Amino acid sequence: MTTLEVRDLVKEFTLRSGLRRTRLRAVHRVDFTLVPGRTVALVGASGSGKSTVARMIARLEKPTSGTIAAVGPDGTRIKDRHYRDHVQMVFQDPFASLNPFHSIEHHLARPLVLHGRAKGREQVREQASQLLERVSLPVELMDRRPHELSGGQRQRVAIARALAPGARVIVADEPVSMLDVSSRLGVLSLLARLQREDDLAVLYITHDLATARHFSDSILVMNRGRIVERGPADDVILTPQHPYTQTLAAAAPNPELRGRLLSSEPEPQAASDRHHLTYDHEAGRWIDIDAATDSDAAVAG
Ligand SMILES: Nc1ncnc2c1ncn2[C@@H]1O[C@H](COP(=O)(O)OP(=O)(O)OP(=O)(O)O)[C@@H](O)[C@H]1O
Repeated sequence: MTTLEVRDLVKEFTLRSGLRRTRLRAVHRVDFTLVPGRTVALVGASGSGKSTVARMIARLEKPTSGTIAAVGPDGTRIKDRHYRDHVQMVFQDPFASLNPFHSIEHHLARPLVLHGRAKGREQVREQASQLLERVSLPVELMDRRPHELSGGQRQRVAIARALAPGARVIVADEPVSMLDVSSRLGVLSLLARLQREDDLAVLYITHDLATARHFSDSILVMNRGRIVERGPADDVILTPQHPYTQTLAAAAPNPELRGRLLSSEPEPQAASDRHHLTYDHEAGRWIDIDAATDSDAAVAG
């Protein structure tokens, strides 16, 4: 059980144009905590600073100031050299994040060995098979290369790879935005199942308010580097307080969110409350999130 504490996080970039230099504050005084068994969505328009937060958590960028600490169950901060055993990323692009020259087995074996989870060919292969099963992929995919898999299958491999070190905190940066819609909801449902099974702490970064509401417990809304609103997912989406959140919700291509915002309709009760739609831009149609299961398109899609 690991908690991730983000405190007073700031990131500034220096931009050069000819001889001129300017400072861009991409992230400004961001604070939040990820706790086991809970998903927090970080939402905001393009350029609001979401990926910069993710990249700092993944240690791909150094914060200008502030701290990011993984904290163990006994309350002590996890040492830097063990940070990646606990905190792992799933990136947006499953095509770029897997090496085309290596087999699926290699992608899973490497973190298993590097993080001391398995040794010896047999044990590694056995654990890699188990990881594939956990993400609802057939073990026969083990010897294939990434280009022989669909986008959804590749993202499942990326999730299995994130689990391989035994990570307890997963940061998923737009994990489904490059997938077709059938794979998209299956992959989000898979993340939700793994989160429940392993008591993971998850940061789900997205610009899609409908899936943020459906797949998270609470939502942080980011605008121009700052968290401008935070709270339980339903409250933030259905009764947004900050004008920026209201604008995001009003612009969402989702009749349920937009309709609720513009009308004084009472909140729906339990069952219907979980019935959400999201818009598939490529297919040009509405999709029922509740109809998706985590094994959807796992094999074919
Ligand atoms: N390496 C960098 N150098 C300079 N500016 C950067 C760098 N990385 C990000 N930025 C700037 O920081 C701001 C926040 O970018 P970021 O990618 O974090 O936003 P985002 O909310 O994740 O957007 P998107 O959803 O489009 O990925 C943007 O203005 C971006 O241009």
